[in-house]
Amino acid sequence: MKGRRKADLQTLDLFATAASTAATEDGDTITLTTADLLAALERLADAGLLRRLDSALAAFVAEQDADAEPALLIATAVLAQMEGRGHSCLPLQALAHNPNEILGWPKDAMPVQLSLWEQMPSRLGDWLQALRRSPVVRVVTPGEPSEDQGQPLVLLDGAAPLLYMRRYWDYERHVAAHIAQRTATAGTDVNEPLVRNWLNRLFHASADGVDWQKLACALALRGRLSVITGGPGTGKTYTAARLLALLFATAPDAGQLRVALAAPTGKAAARLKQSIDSSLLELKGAVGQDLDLEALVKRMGAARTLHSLLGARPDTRRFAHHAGNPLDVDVLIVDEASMIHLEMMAALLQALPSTARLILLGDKDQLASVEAGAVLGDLCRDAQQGHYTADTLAYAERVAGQVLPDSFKARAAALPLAQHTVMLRESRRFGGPIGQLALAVNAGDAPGASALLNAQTQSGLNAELWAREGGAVEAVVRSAVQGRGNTASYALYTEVLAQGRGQRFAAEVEHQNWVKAVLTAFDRYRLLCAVREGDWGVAGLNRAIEAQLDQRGAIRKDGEWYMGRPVMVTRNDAQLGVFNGDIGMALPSFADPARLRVYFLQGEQLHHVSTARLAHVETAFALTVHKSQGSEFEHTALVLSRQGGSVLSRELVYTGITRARKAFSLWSEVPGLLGSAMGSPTQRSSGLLGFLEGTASH
Ligand SMILES: Nc1ncnc2c1ncn2[C@@H]1O[C@H](COP(=O)(O)OP(=O)(O)OP(=O)(O)O)[C@@H](O)[C@H]1O
Repeated sequence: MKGRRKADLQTLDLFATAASTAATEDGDTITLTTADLLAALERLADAGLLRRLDSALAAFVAEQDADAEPALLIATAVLAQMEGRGHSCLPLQALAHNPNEILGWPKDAMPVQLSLWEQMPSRLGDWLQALRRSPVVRVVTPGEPSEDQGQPLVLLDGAAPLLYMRRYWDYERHVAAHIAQRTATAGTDVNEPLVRNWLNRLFHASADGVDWQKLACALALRGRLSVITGGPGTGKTYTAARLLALLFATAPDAGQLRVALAAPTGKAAARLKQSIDSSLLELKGAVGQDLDLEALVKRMGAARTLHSLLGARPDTRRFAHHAGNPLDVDVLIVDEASMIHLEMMAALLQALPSTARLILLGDKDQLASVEAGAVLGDLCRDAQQGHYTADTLAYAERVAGQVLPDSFKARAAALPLAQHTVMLRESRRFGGPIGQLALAVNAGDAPGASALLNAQTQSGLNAELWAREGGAVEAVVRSAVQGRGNTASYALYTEVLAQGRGQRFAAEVEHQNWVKAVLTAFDRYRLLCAVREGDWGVAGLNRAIEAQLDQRGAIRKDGEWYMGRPVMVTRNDAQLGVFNGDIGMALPSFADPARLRVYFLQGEQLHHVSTARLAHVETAFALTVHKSQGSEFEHTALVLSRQGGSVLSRELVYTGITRARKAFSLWSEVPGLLGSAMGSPTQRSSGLLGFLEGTASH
């Protein structure tokens, strides 16, 4: 594939069929017609530099606007391509002046890119004119009215102009408007003495430094949105549980307060519920008879996926809950918020009554969703520095007894949103090498990360961290099946699986216990890949592990479904009760051991579905890092492939490492992939903060 693309790129003449040339002082240039440019876009799609969808969108624009200029058509195709890479808009300044930064095409595509850009305007003003002139583009200048004629593209004109597909522009401005409304503190009345008293009961006096958790609870009371970010184990759910207790203790209508818990995946939702419940019950001593925590836990019910909370309907983007049919909640806690994409955030905010409190928990440094938007990352732009206003700082001192160092004061205009955002900084779980590695990766400290990995690897097979760069993929497979030292691997799963082979369980409960044991054993270890394709990708490793287990007699792979096949669900199916990201396993059923059913562990409960009804699943010995978000494993092995390209980012490596609880292994196809991934932090273009900056105060 790679070879083919190279050959194509070297011989690719984008304008081979261009009709006319005109003499200029600099030599001949081509006067492009719409047909020439559309043909060039098709060739770019042939060479894999654009998707078919991207060139098709440009062709659609050309159909709508017979006078469309080449600059409009290329901007449209690039915008579509960027949306596919997770951006919500196209920054036109960069497109005009630094196209290679925007396009992200491989080095060998440079001649093609240059030949294309020779035909494009050299000044940003000319690009903008080409867009402004077209009837397919709605030109919006902040603060001025603009007529909506259903144009498919939106140009947000101004100092840093952005081109949007209409849908994403709508989502962004709606999200921004909801956030602005939710973070307005005017008129919020907090019963300060009561809150201060309860905060002191819920948090022990902190020995040194700022108690960010206590601060987060205090700030959350001031508006209708609270953003609590932090790395793994920094106590996000611990804090959210205290915030709930605080709300119950201080809200005038506490008896009626309706609380809901949600997360983007079923697994993350189940973890949230478990963790909130246990954190709340731990508070019994602190609250005594004053709060009935058990009743509170019962009233909250189960945590749900966002899709199920909003009422997803098959084959439509619409949800049952929206502004006209809002959710019936007063407090909504959403965990793993980094996985929420722009469209989902817009749907969530619209469905939430304006009086309800939204508490977003997540790690801003994790990978954003595959879909467009990096909403949590955008919302947390100021989280590290705080940017708290004098008013916020005075409130924090009065109510939470927290005096923040000067470095957290707002320097210039501060976003109201920043006054509702707190970053938790101390990890309670990750003090050791895994935590240190995650910190080094986040800071882009490649020498530090390498030194740590080398020192740990040399200390033996049982070390918390271990790495191998270069070598054969067979070693990855062997390690997954046998383990390194005595760290977790699939060895335990195969052992427990074997205990049930050919067994006729006397009682259903025995069968259930065995099924739970297999699922739990399987969940202790996971291989995470950067890419899907190739020997070092998900597909290749799943095949290789199946073959290896088959050869060892641990599984008998005689078809697609076999006893012990682990699968990940890839599409929500509310009717079957399974959701994107759920992991299940094909095992003999109790009633008919000759039949396989797929078992899922949902909290403590087993749920099973017939294999025939599960159409959208993939084998799950190896997963992409993206799909692993919201899960943790005792031992996580991260596999970096040289085919990773721009997928190998700092956030990908950080997310992979932070999925590991006790042991982390790194397998790199060739040396250097970790360093280059760490040097590539992801930047997603978005106008969300621009919209919010309109609300900044000085
Ligand atoms: N202030 C604290 N004092 C004592 N223990 C704490 C404190 N904060 C958190 N913990 C403990 O640290 C552990 C991790 O906390 P928690 O699960 O809330 O972190 P998290 O940020 O939600 O983690 P994750 O990223 O895995 O969701 C829990 O066992 C929790 O009880």
